[in-house]
Amino acid sequence: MPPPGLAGNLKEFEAGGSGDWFPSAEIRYYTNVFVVQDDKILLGYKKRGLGIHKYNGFGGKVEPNESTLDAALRELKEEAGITAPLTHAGTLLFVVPGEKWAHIDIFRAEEYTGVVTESDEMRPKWFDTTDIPFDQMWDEDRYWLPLLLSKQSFSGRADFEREG
Ligand SMILES: Nc1nc2c([nH]c(=O)n2[C@H]2C[C@H](O)[C@@H](COP(=O)(O)OP(=O)(O)OP(=O)(O)O)O2)c(=O)[nH]1
Repeated sequence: MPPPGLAGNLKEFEAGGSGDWFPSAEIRYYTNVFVVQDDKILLGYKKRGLGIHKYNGFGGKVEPNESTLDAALRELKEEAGITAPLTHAGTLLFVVPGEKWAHIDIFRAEEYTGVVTESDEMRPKWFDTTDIPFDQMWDEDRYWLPLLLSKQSFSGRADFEREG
């Protein structure tokens, strides 16, 4: 399956990739939710697991037989203690050699219900949208988070080299 949102001649991709692209692999599905209110954005400091010690939206793996939207709502509740009407903002594909590809559906919310609460996994914190801590986030977030903030739909792919 070609990466969603990437139109055009995908013959190379369907053939398994070549040249500078890593070959295709099994895909794992994730979600990520950003709550934006006026000039503030809610991020979570990841306390354990993938992306530890980085700020990110709230999210995780989509479980079998669960829709992406249901997974996003579940993770937002588990990790930040809140519920929110979600709008799909964009889709990203992250590729690391030797690992399953990560397909991430990103959602935006402009209101929420409940009380923002720290969880075992995330410590929530509000930031000014003009002062987002990109140096403490995943490297490529700086490219697409501005699109989420300006409500422009996006799709993209990032190829990482293995750390070290
Ligand atoms: N912003 C951003 N988020 C990313 C990147 N790569 C990546 O996996 N993520 C997100 C997707 C998920 O929201 C989160 C990783 O999910 P997770 O491993 O914590 O999943 P989980 O909560 O189901 O984990 P667990 O309960 O099994 O520990 O990190 C990236 O490059 N940028």
